[in-house]
Amino acid sequence: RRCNLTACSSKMHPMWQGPLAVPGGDRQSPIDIVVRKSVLDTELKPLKTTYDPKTCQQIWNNGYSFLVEYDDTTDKNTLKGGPLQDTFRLCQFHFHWGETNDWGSEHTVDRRLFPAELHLVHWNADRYSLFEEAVMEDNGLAVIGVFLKVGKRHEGLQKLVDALPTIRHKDSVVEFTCFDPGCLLPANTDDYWTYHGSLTTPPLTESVTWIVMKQHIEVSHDQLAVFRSLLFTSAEEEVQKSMVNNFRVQQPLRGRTVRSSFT
Ligand SMILES: O=C(O)Cc1ccc(OCc2ccccc2)cc1
Ligand SMILES: [Zn+2]
Repeated sequence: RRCNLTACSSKMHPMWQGPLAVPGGDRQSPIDIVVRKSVLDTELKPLKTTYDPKTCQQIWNNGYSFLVEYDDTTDKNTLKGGPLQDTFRLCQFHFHWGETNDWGSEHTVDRRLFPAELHLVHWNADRYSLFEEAVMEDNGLAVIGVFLKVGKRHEGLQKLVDALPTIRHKDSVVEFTCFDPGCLLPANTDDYWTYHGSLTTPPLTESVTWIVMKQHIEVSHDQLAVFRSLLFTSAEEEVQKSMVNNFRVQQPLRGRTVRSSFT
């Protein structure tokens, strides 16, 4: 069992951009976060993350992004607090990026684009027993979004970057152990925006409490260039397509309020 994007990536064109028809899609993601329209919620607590690097299992190319997957059969990797009432378990993290450093993120802040965005995907283990169940429920998932900027080299990321050439093609998997996803979080995780949205890849279900960090992390130009050396296509396909611009177009807010944990 894998908690991943496979269930849908094989059927879909990797570069769908148009908003797929989602019945009653009034809480779709990603969105532009308009800072001056976000509402301070003093009830929002600090995020509490507990991650165990030893539960890291594999890294693989699913034809849309690359996923680092964790053993989510126990409560070893949890996310609590923030806007959440329940305990959520990390099942995987992945990124979205552009073909140049000028764009690539899914969310924007006052229309500002970042070269990439990290998503740490967690599911509600208090209410559901499997990720696949939780993904269909309106309080099933909590995804932490972290913006990436190009700057100094991210030492913790390098182990992951070094593994990418071994999973260049779609559906390639390699064992990947001992990686602390906490090293990818910004120093300050108390300042974030949160809103109710959806998966940004099919099935686009409206099951996500988004928690978007205000503070970004920095990675080097060269590290990001290795992301772009991945391919959307599998080894046997004759035309190879580089894995870039794997982000969804922004979706209408439809009257939602974005709350902030800070002023
Ligand atoms: O892009 C994001 O981070 C949101 C997102 C989170 C989880 C996700 O999983 C897709 C999936 C759905 C059902 C079964 C297996 C995998 C798809 C998208
Ligand atoms: Zn994502």
